[in-house]
Amino acid sequence: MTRNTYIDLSNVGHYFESGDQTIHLFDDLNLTLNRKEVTSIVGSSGAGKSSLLSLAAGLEEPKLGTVTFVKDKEKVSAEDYRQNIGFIFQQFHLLPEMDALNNLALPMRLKGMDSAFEEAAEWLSFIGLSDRAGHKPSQLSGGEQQRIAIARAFISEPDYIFADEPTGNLDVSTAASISDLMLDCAEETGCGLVLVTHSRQLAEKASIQFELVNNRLECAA
Ligand SMILES: Nc1ncnc2c1ncn2[C@@H]1O[C@H](COP(=O)(O)OP(=O)(O)OP(=O)(O)O)[C@@H](O)[C@H]1O
Repeated sequence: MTRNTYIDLSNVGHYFESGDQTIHLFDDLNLTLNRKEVTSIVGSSGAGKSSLLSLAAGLEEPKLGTVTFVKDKEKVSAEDYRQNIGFIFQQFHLLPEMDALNNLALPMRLKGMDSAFEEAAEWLSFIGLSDRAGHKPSQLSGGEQQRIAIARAFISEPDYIFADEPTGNLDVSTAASISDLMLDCAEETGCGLVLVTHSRQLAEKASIQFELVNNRLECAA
């Protein structure tokens, strides 16, 4: 594979100091996330999955080792790289005062795009929620809110999307359709997708699977 755009974690070690306690997460961790790949990371609660996501997304710096961001073969800073990254969270995080269409259009409006509402309407149709365009999050089910949150993450065509427990608040059948939607969107757009999850069903849909166990990242498939 030609590696033009990727995130490389090399010999990464991370811990938190809280009072006289040290919370040791992992050491000597090596991981390369290539764009256009779907990667899953499972691990027990507290293993450090969300922390690893923050490091890979450049939101935090590791205590040891390096995280390198490469776009089109050029090394870029974490700050610049963050412009190319989207997030999906367990709690959806839609803006409660805005309807579905406005929630979806917002990232593009912030970028000053004239076609923001047109594209938002197209995405609403793609996720099967055109008839809910005028509904606020409180008028939508959890699954519907997460479909919108997924579309909102993909709509600005980032290089990577980091999804932290994206199906954690959903029942089994909604979780399955949400998982399929994320994977379809990733395939359609060529966006790299990094999933942190407790769900083995979701994790197993990824082409590259890891487990964070005993402070190390191990191949899970
Ligand atoms: N800013 C922080 N300061 C101190 N400790 C932290 C901080 N962030 C996380 N931790 C601790 O680091 C450990 C790993 O947390 P993290 O959220 O990364 O785990 P996780 O594997 O995602 O867990 P879960 O599956 O329960 O969400 C936990 O013990 C947590 O309390």
